Amino acid sequence: MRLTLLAVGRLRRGPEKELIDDYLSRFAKAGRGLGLPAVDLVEVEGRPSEADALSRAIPDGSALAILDERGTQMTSPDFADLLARHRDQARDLCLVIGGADGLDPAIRARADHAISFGRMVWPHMLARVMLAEQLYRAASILAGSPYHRA
Ligand SMILES: C[S@@+](CC[C@H](N)C(=O)[O-])C[C@H]1O[C@@H](n2cnc3c(N)ncnc32)[C@H](O)[C@@H]1O
Repeated sequence: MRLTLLAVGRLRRGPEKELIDDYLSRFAKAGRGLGLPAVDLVEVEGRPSEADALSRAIPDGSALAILDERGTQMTSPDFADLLARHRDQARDLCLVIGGADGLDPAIRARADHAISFGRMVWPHMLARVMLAEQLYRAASILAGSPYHRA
């Protein structure tokens, strides 16, 4: 299984990048014993067309999960199950976060899953931090570690 986090724009040094790097490296460590791969972070430039850049960067054969406020509001254990299902079926998964204009309808139309962090719209960088944290939380849930307490 390959796990890709695809996002528009290059992340510069700063508190969001530190958090994302920290959660993704924790995820990589926790995932090792669970058969989950490290996340491959792919950043694309949105010019001239965000939709084209994203479409080209989605790995062939990957299931596509878009992050979208209109999507399904999942619990953290639901998200952990989604990852575990893809792992167990050896199916690649690509998680996509849109840029300032959101995700193009063509990308929405081909999504296998649409995941919402609530009905409010979050800034791109916060959505990235939240997704990185949820990946680590999902690995902790699958590992039965006490990080997730609900
Ligand atoms: C600044 S938002 C884009 C807002 C855009 N104006 C729109 O209306 O779709 C950037 C990206 O963050 C992600 N995002 C923002 N809020 C979200 C939410 N509540 N749930 C899931 N993803 C979200 C989405 O991938 C979105 O494309």
